[in-house]
Amino acid sequence: MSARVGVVTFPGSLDDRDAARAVYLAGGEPVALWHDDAQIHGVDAVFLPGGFSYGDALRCGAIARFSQVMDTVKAAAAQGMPVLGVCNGFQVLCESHLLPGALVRNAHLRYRNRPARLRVETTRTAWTNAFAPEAEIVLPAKHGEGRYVADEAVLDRLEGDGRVVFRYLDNPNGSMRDIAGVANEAGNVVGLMPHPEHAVEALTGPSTDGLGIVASVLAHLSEGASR
Ligand SMILES: NC(=O)CC[C@H](N)C(=O)O
Repeated sequence: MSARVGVVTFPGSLDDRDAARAVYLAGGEPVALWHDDAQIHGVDAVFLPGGFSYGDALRCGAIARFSQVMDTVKAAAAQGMPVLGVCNGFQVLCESHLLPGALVRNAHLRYRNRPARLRVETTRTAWTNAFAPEAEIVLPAKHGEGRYVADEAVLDRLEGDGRVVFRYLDNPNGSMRDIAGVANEAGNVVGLMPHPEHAVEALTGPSTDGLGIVASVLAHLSEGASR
């Protein structure tokens, strides 16, 4: 049986359909979750997609943090369920304190929409285990508030613990230490700014590297199931 990956839709989500399609193309079963769902319907993993949840009111992700579904996602993450946040989903994970740091206005103050070159810095997470060590990948980036910031002590700890998961090779937004994605301590919760769900088909490009993210979680889940 294929693993069930829940994709959350908040008011203002944009990339939920593409996220569901990426799950499907990688061999998983996408399950639609709604922002005010009080439960997550027995899914094995959760994908928080990109977009403009609640119109980016106050700050990106600041309102979504208080949605009902996030209470359940937080509880499930604490139990080890894999959770991925992409772009606005990453912002929601930081606002929810499931990941450290914050995503603020791009340094150049412009919305940036172009493919980003990244290095996969660790394969020891639920969402990156299928990549070759230090793989260089290309995923589309499109955001206005993607500059990753944290205080130096937090950044040093992330580096030391191997929790910087993705690093920009051509930093598009001024993120500190070129950080594009980070993980929690257990490695089950990962957030990244560029969009794996928009890089799943050779026909439309810019790569099919995004499939590796979903393939990783499916491998992680089937390993857990066979243990
Ligand atoms: N593509 C997205 O998810 C955009 C996230 C957020 N609304 C921003 O502009 O930074």
